[in-house]
Amino acid sequence: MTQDELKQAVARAAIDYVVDGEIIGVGTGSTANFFIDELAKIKDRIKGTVASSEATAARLRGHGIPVFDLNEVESMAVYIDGADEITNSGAMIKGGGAALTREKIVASVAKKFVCIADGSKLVDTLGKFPLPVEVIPMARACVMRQLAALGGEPRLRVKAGTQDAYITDNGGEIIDVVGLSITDPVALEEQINQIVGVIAVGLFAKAGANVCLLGTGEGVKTLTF
Ligand SMILES: O=C[C@H](O)[C@H](O)[C@H](O)COP(=O)(O)O
Repeated sequence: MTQDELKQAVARAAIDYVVDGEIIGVGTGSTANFFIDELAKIKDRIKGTVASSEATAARLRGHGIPVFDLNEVESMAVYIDGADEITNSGAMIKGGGAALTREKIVASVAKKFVCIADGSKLVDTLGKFPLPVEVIPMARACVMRQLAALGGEPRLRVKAGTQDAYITDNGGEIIDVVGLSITDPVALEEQINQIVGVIAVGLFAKAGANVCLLGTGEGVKTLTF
């Protein structure tokens, strides 16, 4: 199976976690996009969604799926999203698509986080994928110095084909930290959260996934944490 076929398989499997009549939190990225396309087929069963990015909101609306502002929503049964890396204990790196802050916010309201990922995302130790950190633009340089002191190599994410900083849906910039071996994800998440100027770090460890639907050549495996 191709990587896209594995992503489609987990997106289909995630429909079993959709709760009828409820609001569903929806992630961002290529795997989440497959999920949105599956969700469209059963859209009449749900009340609506909360989106973790402008891109996801546009895709949901394109399918005629209602998108609520998070401020109008008190509870959410489930949040369904991809990951860049996930461990056997449900800790994740996210933010390859720059949506980490809204993803973390929406996920924090949901009762359950269901991660959908192809098998290549499962790792023993997080950090081979560069760790995204969203920052307030004026704090970019001082945050980069503090991230370097943690042992990684911070790089400013730029818009493809330019030298200009990539700007997120929140007006922030993204620093990708290369070369970390994250043996204690909860501690590192707390440490980076303490740096003034950081909006959010793409480590989802303190509140990681509750379930991971992992696409493999032998079918979709369900990991629970
Ligand atoms: O910001 C983007 C998100 O965290 C994505 O969930 C993550 O990058 C995985 O994306 P994909 O499903 O495209 O591999």
